[in-house]
Amino acid sequence: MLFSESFLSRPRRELSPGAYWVPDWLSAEEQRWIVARFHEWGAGPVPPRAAKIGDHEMSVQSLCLGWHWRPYEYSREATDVNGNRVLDFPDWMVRLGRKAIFAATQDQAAAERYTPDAALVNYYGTDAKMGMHQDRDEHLGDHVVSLSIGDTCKFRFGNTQHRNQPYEDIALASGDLFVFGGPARLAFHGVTKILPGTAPEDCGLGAGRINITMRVTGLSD
Ligand SMILES: O=C(O)CCC(=O)C(=O)O
Ligand SMILES: [Fe+2]
Repeated sequence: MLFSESFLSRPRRELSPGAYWVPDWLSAEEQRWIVARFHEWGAGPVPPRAAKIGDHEMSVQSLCLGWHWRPYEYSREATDVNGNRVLDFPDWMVRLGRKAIFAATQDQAAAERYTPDAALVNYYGTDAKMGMHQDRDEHLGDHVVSLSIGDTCKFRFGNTQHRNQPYEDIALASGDLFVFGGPARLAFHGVTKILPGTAPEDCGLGAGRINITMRVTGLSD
């Protein structure tokens, strides 16, 4: 719609100290470009897979860049998939991560310092979810940068103590940026629902949802 007022209802917001939501951060063109990269990564050395937590298969399909994540550690090789080394972390994604930190925090020094070295790329089909968890396999406390493309999801962002209330449910839509760090770095969070058919036509993804989280592992070879 021309001159839509939607930005008024979805302003940039700090949910709790250190947790920032920036709606409509990626343009449609940027989203389509990232979706094209997503398809290339999927044809790469390590195919997307549902990670196993004990005997339980997660409902999201995920692949990794830079470092491979499996519950609950990082390695260069995807030892629980096919043993291949994962793709390098792309330079453009470091630049995008820095832009994201600035957009969220307005802290130029923090943005310039930010050097993510691992990304988890998750694909959610319409029935996929992600249970409440902390991102705690990184050895440094740098921010996590999260990008969403495709169908809107219900994202639950909670507290650092446990999975239960208090938490807040927000609708993360295609193009939205979410950043958490500082006092919110170890907050429990999860995806409770995908809202099928909500992906905008011009985002490049017909169905389902892609989420990319960039992280700083603190690891070296
Ligand atoms: O899909 C999301 O928005 C969250 C993903 C997430 O929490 C994770 O990959 O650790
Ligand atoms: Fe997470």
